[in-house]
Amino acid sequence: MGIFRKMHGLGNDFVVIDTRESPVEMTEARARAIADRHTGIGCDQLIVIGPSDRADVSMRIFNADGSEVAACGNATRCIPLFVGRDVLIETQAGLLDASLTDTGASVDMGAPRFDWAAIPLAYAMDTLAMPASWEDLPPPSCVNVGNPHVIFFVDDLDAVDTARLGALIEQDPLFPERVNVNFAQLLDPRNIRLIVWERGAGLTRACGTGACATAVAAIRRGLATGPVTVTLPGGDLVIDWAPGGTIRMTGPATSVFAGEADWESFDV
Ligand SMILES: N[C@@H](CCC[C@H](N)C(=O)O)C(=O)O
Repeated sequence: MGIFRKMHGLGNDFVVIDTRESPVEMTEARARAIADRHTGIGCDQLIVIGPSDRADVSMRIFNADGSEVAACGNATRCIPLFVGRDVLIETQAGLLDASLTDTGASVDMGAPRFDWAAIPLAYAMDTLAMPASWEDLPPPSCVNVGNPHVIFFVDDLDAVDTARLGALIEQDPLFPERVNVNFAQLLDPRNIRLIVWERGAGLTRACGTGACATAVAAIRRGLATGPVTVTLPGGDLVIDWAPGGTIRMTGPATSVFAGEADWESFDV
């Protein structure tokens, strides 16, 4: 039997497993079974905390579809709460410094990348005003903040069929590693509304890396100035970035309950 903790950042929910004392083998199939909301524990992402030679802890991230990915902003804010102190976290996207705040955590998410090959895209193009679009959506921007994001700035977010278009664009061959799809409405230079269709998880109540990528794209386009408050269905994140620098993300993190599970029972 193994212990897990159910946590969330603005309703983007996680099953967090600590493997520092006793290793747990994690496969794509097992992660998918644990994340299943009908037959498993249920979560948007499964988070595996482990030991690290380079940081206080390491963090692996599995989407609800079982795919392992490099970055998750909301889960990163949950780690200092889980560990009980400020932590340096080793991820596939680099070392991330996360500090506790009164309501959650503040994290240095590293520097964004804009080169088409780093997103990655299937072929070379400008990633700020992309010569590409889907149906009535305006030409988007792309940013990699440890994971790939495409961002559409729309006039009326409520008029966008985010579920249908998100699912379509996530799988477009332009994105060889698939993509997280952000639909954003600029309210003023300091405030953005955002809905995210996450790669491997679908519509979530919040996406921390989506908020980072969207704020960065808005600042690069000259539409916004940091710090930017990004309002998602689950609540607000504050994102600060200036060209040439790293991204600071600040927002809530919540621990809901602890549970016990037999990990082998999820193997089918
Ligand atoms: N919920 C996350 C992002 C999780 C990973 C993403 N779906 C991907 O596939 O890259 C966040 O808060 O950033």
